[in-house]
Amino acid sequence: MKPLLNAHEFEAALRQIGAERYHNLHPFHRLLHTGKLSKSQVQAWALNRYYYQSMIPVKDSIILSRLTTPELRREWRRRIIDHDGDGSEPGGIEKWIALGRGVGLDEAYVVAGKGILPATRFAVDAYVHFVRDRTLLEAVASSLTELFSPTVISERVRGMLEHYPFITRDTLAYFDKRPVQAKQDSDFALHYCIDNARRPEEQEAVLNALRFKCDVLWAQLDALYFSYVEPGMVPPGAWQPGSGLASGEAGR
Ligand SMILES: O=C(O)c1cc(C(=O)O)c2c(n1)C(=O)C(=O)c1cc(C(=O)O)[nH]c1-2
Repeated sequence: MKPLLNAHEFEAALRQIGAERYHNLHPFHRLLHTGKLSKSQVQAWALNRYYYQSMIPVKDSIILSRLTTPELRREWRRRIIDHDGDGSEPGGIEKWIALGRGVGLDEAYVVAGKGILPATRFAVDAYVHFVRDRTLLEAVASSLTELFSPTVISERVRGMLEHYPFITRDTLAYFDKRPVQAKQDSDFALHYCIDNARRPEEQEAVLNALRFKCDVLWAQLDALYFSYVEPGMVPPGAWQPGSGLASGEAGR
């Protein structure tokens, strides 16, 4: 039987998982952030990642429905507003659509989600099902990858602005607010997990939920790499470079 970790040890174990498994380490991100991808490959990333973005408020709505106090629901509701907007300011989903347009994709094509890779759909749907089917503690814990996202986001924004002539600050506006939102969200989730994982097996379940979520992120980048970098095996029905582009945009 594993011993119960104190709060400090437990947090260190969570951060160790990020250090070993977070998607900043994935070869596709290395290429994206260092300017090694073609415009088509960046389009493939934007198109597929839209599906992740679009399902985040769905998974947060499931978690919201499982929370039993007004304080917890208030906290979690903010995540949904961050992505959906409140009717006055655009939310994250609208900004991701703008990112897709900014890299030359046709908006209707992006929103329809038809050309996404099967593995993107399977990974993202697995995340939604996870928060529905597992304990509330595991559902909350699965969002803890956001502990590590501020670093990868700043690296991405800096790298993409530096290396790709077709990328502007406006195109990447989605990321402007994310580091602050992610810190607020992950601070809350971390303290929730520390307070509510009181037995060794609950701590292990939290650690496994974070490992699972790292796999969800990693698998999406594996799919992009195999389909659009090498060996370049695009599954039937998935987006082909040069298609789904905004009018006036030449394929590259
Ligand atoms: O750009 C990134 O690398 C990145 C990573 C993650 C993450 O670690 O799950 C999220 C986001 N972005 C993000 O924008 C976002 O809204 C988000 C929500 C969640 C979540 O699990 O609830 N993760 C992430």
